[in-house]
Amino acid sequence: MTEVRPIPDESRPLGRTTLLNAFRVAFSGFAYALRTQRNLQIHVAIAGIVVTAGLFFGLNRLEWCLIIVCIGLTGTAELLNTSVEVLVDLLSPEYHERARVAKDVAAAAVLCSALASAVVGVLVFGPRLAG
Ligand SMILES: Nc1ncnc2c1ncn2[C@@H]1O[C@H](COP(=O)(O)OP(=O)(O)OP(=O)(O)O)[C@@H](O)[C@H]1O
Repeated sequence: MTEVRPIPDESRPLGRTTLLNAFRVAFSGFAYALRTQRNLQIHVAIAGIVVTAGLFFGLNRLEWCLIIVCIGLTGTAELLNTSVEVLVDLLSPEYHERARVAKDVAAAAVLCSALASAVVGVLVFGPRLAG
């Protein structure tokens, strides 16, 4: 007979163990995406280069805010894209038009954030590299 587990009380505030577990699963998800997604590896490498360049050029507070938001936004889009890909592969391993749209739209979200980040990068570093 299948064991029936009690449903967790979701109204209960997060205790220490639960909070730690939330971080643990999040890091595990990030590690999976980093291990399997070449695009995320490229994003992380570019983020490292941008942060190094920022330190070299001595960005001001506002510029750092923009750079950090762009890195976070692009990384988040890539992680959600990975999540959509895994879900679509699970739910629709066969070709399906709506599966295609789901994956393409998720990929478009990555493109959108990457383009916005590229524009910010040009605006922040362009004048310094030119001058
Ligand atoms: N089940 C499916 N049904 C219809 N089209 C699909 C399906 N799976 C993938 N596709 C199409 O193929 C494209 C590439 O899908 P894939 O899963 O290889 O993603 P990817 O963008 O190459 O991801 P990765 O970063 O893992 O290489 C999708 O954007 C979509 O257009």
